[in-house]
Amino acid sequence: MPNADSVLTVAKVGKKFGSKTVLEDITLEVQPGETFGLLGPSGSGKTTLVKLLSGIDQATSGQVHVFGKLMPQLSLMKQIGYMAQSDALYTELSALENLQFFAAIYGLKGTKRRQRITEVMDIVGLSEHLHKRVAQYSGGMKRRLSLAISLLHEPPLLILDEPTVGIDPLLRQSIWTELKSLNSRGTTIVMTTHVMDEAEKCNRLGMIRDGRLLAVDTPEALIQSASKNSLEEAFIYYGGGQS
Ligand SMILES: Nc1ncnc2c1ncn2[C@@H]1O[C@H](COP(=O)(O)OP(=O)(O)OP(=O)(O)O)[C@@H](O)[C@H]1O
Repeated sequence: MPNADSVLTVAKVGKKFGSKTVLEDITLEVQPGETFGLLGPSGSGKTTLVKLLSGIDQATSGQVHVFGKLMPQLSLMKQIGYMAQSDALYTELSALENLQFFAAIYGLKGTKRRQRITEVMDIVGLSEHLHKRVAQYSGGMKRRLSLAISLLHEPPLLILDEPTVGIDPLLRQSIWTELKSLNSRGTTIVMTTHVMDEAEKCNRLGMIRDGRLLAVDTPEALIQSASKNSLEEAFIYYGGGQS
């Protein structure tokens, strides 16, 4: 049974693609209001894991529960904001039309819809580009629009796959300010990242290598238990040869 206090409970989860094992024996809990980071080398399984957490894909073995419900679960869609690594946007439409489309899926209507669209575009610094076609957006702008869409319906759980890749440092800082503010108001955040200063902002981190969760702890405790001086060194220790 999932822990009633947890937002997310992952129990002995495995994932195979054909005969290839990509995740093995992952057990993890995320508590309400946490910012939880998944850190690991390229190809270690982070994206695969967050897809299982958001219900986009299904585990081969074990169970994922979100808000006490077994995933995947369509009824939880309104409670999860998911930002994928590759942008799922309609490039022939304007940003506004994209936002209106996703708002409709989440059941946002009328004034509330207009208000949320204004708010999320402000958060990601794209207010001036609301009417531009997404085909004319840069890569970073598309990432920001994807983030805005994941925030539209004010979900209590945000699952973000490398949310700030391709976003300049200044805007990244303002997005983090917003994420921390959402977090302080109770939003639980799970994200994958390669960026060390972002990982340090997480309350806890899970270190993944070759589809296995090697360690889960606060950034400080991970640095200490690897007997290193920085998170970067600890990451190399957990992600590489452990020497
Ligand atoms: N649909 C799929 N079919 C077969 N193999 C897959 C599939 N999706 C992912 N994989 C494999 O699973 C492994 C883990 O991939 P995943 O994208 O989860 O890693 P990641 O840690 O997110 O990497 P990155 O940091 O580069 O995004 C890789 O070896 C990848 O090739």
